[in-house]
Amino acid sequence: MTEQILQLATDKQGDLTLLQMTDTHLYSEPDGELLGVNTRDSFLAVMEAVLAQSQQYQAVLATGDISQDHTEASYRVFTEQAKKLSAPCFWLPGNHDFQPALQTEFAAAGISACKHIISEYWQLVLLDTQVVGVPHGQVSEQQLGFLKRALGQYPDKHALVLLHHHSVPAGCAWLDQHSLKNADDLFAVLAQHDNANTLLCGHIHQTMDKQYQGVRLLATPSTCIQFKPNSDDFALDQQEPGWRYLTLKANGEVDTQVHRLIDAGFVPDANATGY
Ligand SMILES: Nc1ncnc2c1ncn2[C@@H]1O[C@@H]2COP(=O)(O)O[C@H]2[C@H]1O
Ligand SMILES: [Fe+2]
Repeated sequence: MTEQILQLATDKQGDLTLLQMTDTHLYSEPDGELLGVNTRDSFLAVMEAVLAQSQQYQAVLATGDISQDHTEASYRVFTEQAKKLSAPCFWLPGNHDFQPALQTEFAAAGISACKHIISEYWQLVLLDTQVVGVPHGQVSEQQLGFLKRALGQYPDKHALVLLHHHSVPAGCAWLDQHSLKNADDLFAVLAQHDNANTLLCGHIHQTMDKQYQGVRLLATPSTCIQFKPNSDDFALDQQEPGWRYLTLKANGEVDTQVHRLIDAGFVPDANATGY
């Protein structure tokens, strides 16, 4: 099987710059709320902040849980906003996504379904780790094969591998039961390819930046509610919605920053016990 490969130009410095927005949890209804936060309003506020920034990005990455209610209309909320961004958008599914509706709406908006993107010094591989109907993730044999082929095909390019689920414990027991179940299989593939040095995910609604088996693991706040770090029981954080910029440098280094809204008031119900 041959997968589609899309090519992106670098900027003048030879860098590939990216914007990641994750876990938007959108509803078809304008008043849809997740634990006291209107997810459409928080996403629109993030979009407004991004559009007001002068930051450059050559691709936008949506790393799953785009919808909370499985409707085509909820995905349309995302695509209507993505049109305003100055770069092409790419996506992968999260545990909450309903891929038939996601694919229909994103294709209708002209958003590529391509999962393998190459640039002069880097390649991006977007994995589907969804196990339909449950919150945890799994990399299928088919997806592992795709990753192996991609890494083997371009051994001279550094690789950023994207997936929804976190592959090592985040430090929240309630959330860590919903991680990537066969992370060892993923790390075994990465270990065979020394060009694969960074994993980028969503799902944990908090920032992560740690090293594991020679791989840098990054996770990014949601554009809606935030989970409280280092809490064994379900707990929400009072931090504001966020997003991430990445600069993939020719030498393999990744410069990255998380941004958050400031005093925007998207604070969830402190007494919520789950959803
Ligand atoms: N109280 C809870 N205990 C365990 N899991 C939960 C709880 N509340 C929600 N979840 C699940 O944990 C998931 C973590 O992030 P998601 O947005 O993928 O969706 C969440 C739910 O599926
Ligand atoms: Fe998730």
